Amino acid sequence: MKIEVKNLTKYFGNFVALDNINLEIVEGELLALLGPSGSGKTTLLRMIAGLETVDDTDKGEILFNNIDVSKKDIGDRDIGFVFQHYALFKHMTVFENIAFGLRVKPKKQRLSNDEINKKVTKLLQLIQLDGFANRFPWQLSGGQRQRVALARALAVEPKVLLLDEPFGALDAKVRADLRKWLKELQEELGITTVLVTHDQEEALEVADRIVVISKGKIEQVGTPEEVFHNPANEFVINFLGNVNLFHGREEDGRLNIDSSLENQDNNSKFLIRPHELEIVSVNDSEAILQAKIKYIQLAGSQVKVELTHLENELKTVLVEISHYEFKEKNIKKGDIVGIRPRALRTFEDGAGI
Ligand SMILES: Nc1ncnc2c1ncn2[C@@H]1O[C@H](COP(=O)(O)OP(=O)(O)OP(=O)(O)O)[C@@H](O)[C@H]1O
Repeated sequence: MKIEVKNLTKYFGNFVALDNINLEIVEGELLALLGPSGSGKTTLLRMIAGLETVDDTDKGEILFNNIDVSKKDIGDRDIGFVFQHYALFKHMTVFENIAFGLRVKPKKQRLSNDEINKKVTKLLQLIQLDGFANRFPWQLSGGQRQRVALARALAVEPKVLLLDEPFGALDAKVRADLRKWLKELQEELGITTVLVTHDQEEALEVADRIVVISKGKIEQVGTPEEVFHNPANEFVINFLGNVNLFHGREEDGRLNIDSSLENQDNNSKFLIRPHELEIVSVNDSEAILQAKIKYIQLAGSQVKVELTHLENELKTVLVEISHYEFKEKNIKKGDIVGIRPRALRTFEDGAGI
């Protein structure tokens, strides 16, 4: 199913929750709506679902395969929905939870008991919970419950799958496992999927494309690689990870730091990610500033080094290097070193990254 959102503006009273959203969701893709709390992600998802309507005071339309569904009820949109909080029926077994949508279908469309049994058994295999059919939700872990919720949504063979922070309530390790699993499952089924998340890592890892939203507006739409490596603006680069802000001027591909340019135009603003900085010797001719090493965090896949500017102790710089490079350079807390950017790029609006 292809979904198009055209010129969509949603008001809650005088408050503009969505501001002229234009978006095309391609058949079979996994699209992540990523943004901070209150940016409008859930509102957009609920409008696609039909849980929130396009009222007379609102503007725009939502099309499913070129047909306007703006006024259609959730029941007529052929969607499956999974929320953050497990919405399983407590008094029903795993099997009955998954079978629920099939059993409540009108008699004419309803499958026979045999067919329902076959279908639920297949879904249990798909979510890797065969053998759990007769358990009750309280006998499952959080991750297992969310897999059952997903199977329940898939049972009625929806054309679109809408996921609102489905792993939000789970711990980091379970989340990481489940998102890998979801990605594989979604690719296998080829079902058009929209995932709401405020977790950058989650969006970068599972999505085919990411829509970055802030204050009801789309800031950028692109593949994970595009939004991470070619952010459209300052909001996107800041939202997608740590970033260092420097002020200065670029001359012959080299950045000359000049803190007197703070509060000036965007041309003096350079945003550089921690992994795009290098630690060099204090008198390296390509160093853009001198700094003192304040803190070294060795745990994790990269070594995180926090430094303070030598000229202004209140200013910190974050650098991420590999463990190999860290050992090779033999740096320690308290060392005075130079900082050199590995590359310089500029935004369309003038700010450099
Ligand atoms: N029914 C409503 N009535 C009034 N305001 C609403 C309603 N629903 C949402 N809002 C407001 O619209 C804005 C967007 O909310 P929304 O839930 O879409 O944000 P979100 O990006 O999903 O945030 P979160 O990550 O915190 O869930 C918020 O400021 C919220 O307070």
